[in-house]
Amino acid sequence: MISINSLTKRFGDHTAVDNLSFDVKPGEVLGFLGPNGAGKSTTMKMLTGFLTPDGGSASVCGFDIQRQTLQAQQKMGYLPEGAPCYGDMRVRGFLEFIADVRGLRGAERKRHVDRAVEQVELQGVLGQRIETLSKGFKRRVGLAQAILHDPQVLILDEPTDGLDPNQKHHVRRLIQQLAEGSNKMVVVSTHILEEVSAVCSRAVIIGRGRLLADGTPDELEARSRYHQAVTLSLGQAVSTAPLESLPGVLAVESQRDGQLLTVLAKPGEVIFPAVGQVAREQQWQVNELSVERGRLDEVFRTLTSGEAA
Ligand SMILES: Nc1ncnc2c1ncn2[C@@H]1O[C@H](COP(=O)(O)OP(=O)(O)OP(=O)(O)O)[C@@H](O)[C@H]1O
Repeated sequence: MISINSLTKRFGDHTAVDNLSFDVKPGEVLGFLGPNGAGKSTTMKMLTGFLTPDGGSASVCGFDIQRQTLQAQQKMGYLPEGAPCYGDMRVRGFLEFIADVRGLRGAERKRHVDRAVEQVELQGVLGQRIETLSKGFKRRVGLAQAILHDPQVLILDEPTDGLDPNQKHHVRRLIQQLAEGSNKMVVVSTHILEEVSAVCSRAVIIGRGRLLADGTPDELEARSRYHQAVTLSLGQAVSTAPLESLPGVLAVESQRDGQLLTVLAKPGEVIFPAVGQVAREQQWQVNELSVERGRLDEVFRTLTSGEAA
């Protein structure tokens, strides 16, 4: 288990992480979200032992990161933001060096390096110097070093930043596979909200270093004003009055000159059947009728508006 208790970090008079607490349980992939400057990287640096907190504590698999730093770090793989250093090393040499640092020797070292290379598809660039790689490949080298010793806990700071769509998809699948059917824990910071729905079992949203929300993607989507909203794509422009007078309807948003309607539900109301009935009664030509789970981007914006540092 990862346990973060009242973690606090100040830079001068600026409080970057403010009394932050949350846990991550075995098998969970936690999405760690927040606007630029919210304190995500600072939290991850404290959690991995690279930055000393001004207050609070964090532990990983029972090891306190400040008092039992090495034991805690042995349990973790960490992909920091940006690219790996050691730019003049070649990819294979760099990964072998990391394997040495992780205490892997001989056949075991080779097996771990080969597995990581295969998992993030680095076979084509093993002999290349890191500084000559593209941004996406540098990111993949960083990911390979993080997963090299097959750690129980992975801390990934924007792992898909700079990757092309195919690689983004590949890395998301990799993250899911790492957590699936195992007791591993993954914390992944991201700005890409679709990534949260795609890979995370839970999400924590922070702003100005403080916790703003903690829940499953479904729970967070249920906080959206578009939760249970019904969208109608119509063959003609219509009057929205019959929809607005339905008891469970909060509002109707109209686009494309009244041919695309989004009917918002009051909290806790299910309006899909009633909206369908109005469409039939009014004999509207309905091309598409769909219900929304909610919009994570809108929840994120509502929670964090005015929270950017
Ligand atoms: N070494 C430092 N010295 C002074 N201020 C810092 C330092 N590191 C971070 N900060 C400040 O702390 C705040 C949090 O920064 P942090 O990098 O943790 O945010 P973040 O959520 O990771 O942002 P982003 O999404 O842009 O990566 C910012 O205001 C940043 O300027």
